Amino acid sequence: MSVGTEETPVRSVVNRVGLQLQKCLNEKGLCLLVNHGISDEKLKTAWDHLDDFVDLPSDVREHYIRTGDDNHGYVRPGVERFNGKTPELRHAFNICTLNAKNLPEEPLPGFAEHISSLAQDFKALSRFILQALAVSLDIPQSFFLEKHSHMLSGDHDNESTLRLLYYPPIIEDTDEKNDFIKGSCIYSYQRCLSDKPDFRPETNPRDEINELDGKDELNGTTERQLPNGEMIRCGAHTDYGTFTLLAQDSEGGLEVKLPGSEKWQRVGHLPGAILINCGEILSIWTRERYPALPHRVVIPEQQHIRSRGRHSIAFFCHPDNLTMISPNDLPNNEIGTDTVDKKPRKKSFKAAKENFFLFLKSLLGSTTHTS
Ligand SMILES: O=C(O)CCC(=O)C(=O)O
Ligand SMILES: [Fe+2]
Repeated sequence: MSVGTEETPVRSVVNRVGLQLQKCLNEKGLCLLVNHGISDEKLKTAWDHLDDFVDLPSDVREHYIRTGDDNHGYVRPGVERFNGKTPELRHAFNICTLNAKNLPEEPLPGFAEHISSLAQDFKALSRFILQALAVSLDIPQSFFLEKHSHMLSGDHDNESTLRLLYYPPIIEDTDEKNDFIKGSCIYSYQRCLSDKPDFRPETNPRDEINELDGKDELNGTTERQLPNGEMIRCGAHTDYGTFTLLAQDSEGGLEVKLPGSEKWQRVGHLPGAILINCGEILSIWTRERYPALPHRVVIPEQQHIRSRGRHSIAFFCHPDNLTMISPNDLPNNEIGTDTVDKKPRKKSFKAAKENFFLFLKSLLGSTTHTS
């Protein structure tokens, strides 16, 4: 889908994108955006900066670590645990404000300017999507925009976050155990390897395991028992916010469960595309017309692939904290009769709501998961 990101977008473009979003998000819970205005080069440069950050001595990285204050800052591998037990093997740098707060400008000149500018781009793209979403739901174009007016303002009134992610290579090294949690592991700093679309067949050697996954909706078998212990890249979950914009390098590993399906399916790689997936809040707001999408990042089956690192960038778009989320805000009409989803939704409205309250709770107390 092709989008434009001017501050006051042309109504006909908003309408057209709204129609496409309506179909994709209702049927699939996700959509791939192209011509979105954020260049591939800019994304790759952000990953270069992240690689340089990960390469800093750990005592320097410590200066930028996320404090309990808000979600802003660096998160070491092994700190977050989606399923409450298995450590996630990824470095995350969360940006919650455009004020370049506590960014590693001194050890890494250019980091703050580039990443803040990228965060601004993702915010602009989100503002466009919010308008297209409103149009797609037959409500005034500014409806969602007004409820997301504090994104990245730094005033703690909105949880929207740009997150730079690096998943280190998984090296099976029985002699010299890599202890990821303590941070001593071999990193690879390759950039995007391929500029070619890669939509591998939907079946993969994991499928037999996938069938079993259905028993436990969100705790899929993402973990792998390796000589280093049990590991995952990113456990199965749905995002909490309105929607998430996700850019990935060409390493793959992202899998989703489409609405009404129990099977994990690969997303594949379309160079330069940004994936949008619905979060819990949008699902609640729309009475699951736009369902939250379960997803995870698996450790690749093939040893030579998992021995490379993987990069992604996620922008979690959240409403302002004081927003009342009520499905009654939206007209209770079905989406165009030809696109009405007849399949049973796996996740109930009640479950989505419970997850959201868990998220709120996690913001108030200590948390193992913050997207
Ligand atoms: O890295 C990815 O591709 C996905 C990350 C993700 O889903 C999350 O952080 O919520
Ligand atoms: Fe996610």
